[in-house]
Amino acid sequence: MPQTTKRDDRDIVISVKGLRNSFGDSVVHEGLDLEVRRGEILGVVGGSGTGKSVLMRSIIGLQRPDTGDVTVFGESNIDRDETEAVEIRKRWGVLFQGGALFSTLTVAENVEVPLREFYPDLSPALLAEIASYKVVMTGLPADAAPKFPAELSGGMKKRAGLARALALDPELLFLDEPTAGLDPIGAAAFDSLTQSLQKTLGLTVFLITHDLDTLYAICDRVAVLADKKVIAVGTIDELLALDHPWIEEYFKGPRGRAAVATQERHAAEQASIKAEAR
Ligand SMILES: Nc1ncnc2c1ncn2[C@@H]1O[C@H](COP(=O)(O)OP(=O)(O)OP(=O)(O)O)[C@@H](O)[C@H]1O
Repeated sequence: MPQTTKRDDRDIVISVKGLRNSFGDSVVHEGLDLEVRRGEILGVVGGSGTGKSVLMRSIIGLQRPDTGDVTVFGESNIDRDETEAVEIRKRWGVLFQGGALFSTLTVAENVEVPLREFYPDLSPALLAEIASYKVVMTGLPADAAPKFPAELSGGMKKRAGLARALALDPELLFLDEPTAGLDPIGAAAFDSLTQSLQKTLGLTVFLITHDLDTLYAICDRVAVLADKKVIAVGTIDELLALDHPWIEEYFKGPRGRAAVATQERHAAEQASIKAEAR
């Protein structure tokens, strides 16, 4: 795997080494290595079933690997006791595929779930105040807080899931296909939200996506999963320079070209807005 200059260990928020995961006879990962740097948005791509979600689950401790080491915030997942595990879990937030909201709870109550879990002594008034702050922070109208997930559009559900992921003021955010199922305008709006939250809150973001527009618009680097491992990590330009057939096909196929065109159009619009403002 191409690696650029050596970095200080404190810059590495997630380090995965020699990861192996299997289900019965089916080996999903073998010798997988990956590093995620502080403050970056790392896009994770790969064909369907290449193990992107399993990788995320291994990092957040929901999937016990056969072998390998996963270190988050410098703490290894091997022999981590429950107290340490809880302290580390507080420092990340996760938006699972599809939002994974509790359908019988309101948006605000969904956001309160991790707060209640990790801070059981918070008063109901403070819980409600934090929840409404998070709801508004993700661009939802304040009146979305008392609504149930079934009353929300797909895009609003994603934002509600994001509000829950941000409940504990995490440093690290995991997003599993956040724009899947959104129309292009909703997806672009969600990308902008992710990027502005990342900048404002100084987040590190691990972002699984099939959305080429998202990769071009907001990812600092992209990790490519294939052949049971991360075959390359870098900026899109660095990946294209590798001359790998899957990467070529992925980024230079019709959808890749459309994503580049969207990016160029967006850049031209931004330039003309800036020029008009002068
Ligand atoms: N709990 C499980 N039990 C058995 N097999 C599993 C389990 N979880 C995942 N798998 C298998 O592991 C492989 C990788 O799954 P994973 O969901 O990580 O893929 P993915 O890259 O995220 O796919 P997609 O892009 O379609 O979401 C798949 O073959 C899947 O069927």
